[in-house]
Amino acid sequence: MQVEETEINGVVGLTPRRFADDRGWFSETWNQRTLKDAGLDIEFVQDNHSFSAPKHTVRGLHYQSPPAAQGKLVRVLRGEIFDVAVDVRKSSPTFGKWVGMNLSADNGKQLYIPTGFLHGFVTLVENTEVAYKCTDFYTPECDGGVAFDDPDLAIDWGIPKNSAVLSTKDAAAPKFADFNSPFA
Ligand SMILES: Cc1cn([C@H]2C[C@H](O)[C@@H](COP(=O)(O)OP(=O)(O)O[C@H]3O[C@H](C)C(=O)[C@H](O)[C@H]3O)O2)c(=O)[nH]c1=O
Repeated sequence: MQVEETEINGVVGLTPRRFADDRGWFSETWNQRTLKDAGLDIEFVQDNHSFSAPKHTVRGLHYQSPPAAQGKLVRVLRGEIFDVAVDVRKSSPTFGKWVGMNLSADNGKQLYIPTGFLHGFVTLVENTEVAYKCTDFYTPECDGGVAFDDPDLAIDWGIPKNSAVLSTKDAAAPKFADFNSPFA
């Protein structure tokens, strides 16, 4: 498995090996021992799968606060996304900074995002399916969000202005300036 550090400590790209033959390919998309050998000793408890029909669907920026903070291992089953993590660990030297990575069914890349981050993605093609493993259970009372297009975060989503397809919740998400991070 290839491990790709990013500019933010703790957020890493992972590309599992694909064994190709005349039929196609095989890949271990998640192996707890392989991740532990790569220094990622993580216990996942929930798998999520979302389907986004429109191109430029944005899901995020979301987090769950402690005691239900979630680490996520994100991958794309169909289509392509630009996956974004924003560091909101108050003690982090990269607090408020973001990193993004193109994940697609073709490149097989995954992004590991530890607890203490806002997470969101934009789909780059129609009918995109995203699957991600979480380190804690869905806990609505701990669920929170920040506006994906917040000017202080200044995330470059790579899509035309006003083209994002959002949920009602995400369209009304608070600004980063009004966000009080629950992460140390
Ligand atoms: C996240 C989640 C949602 N739900 C229910 C709650 C809603 O009735 C429905 C849709 O939820 P939501 O609109 O929050 O789904 P997304 O906009 O895809 O949210 C996700 O998007 C970004 C990318 C994330 O990283 C989070 O995992 C998550 O916030 O599924 C559940 O039953 N369990 C869950 O774990």
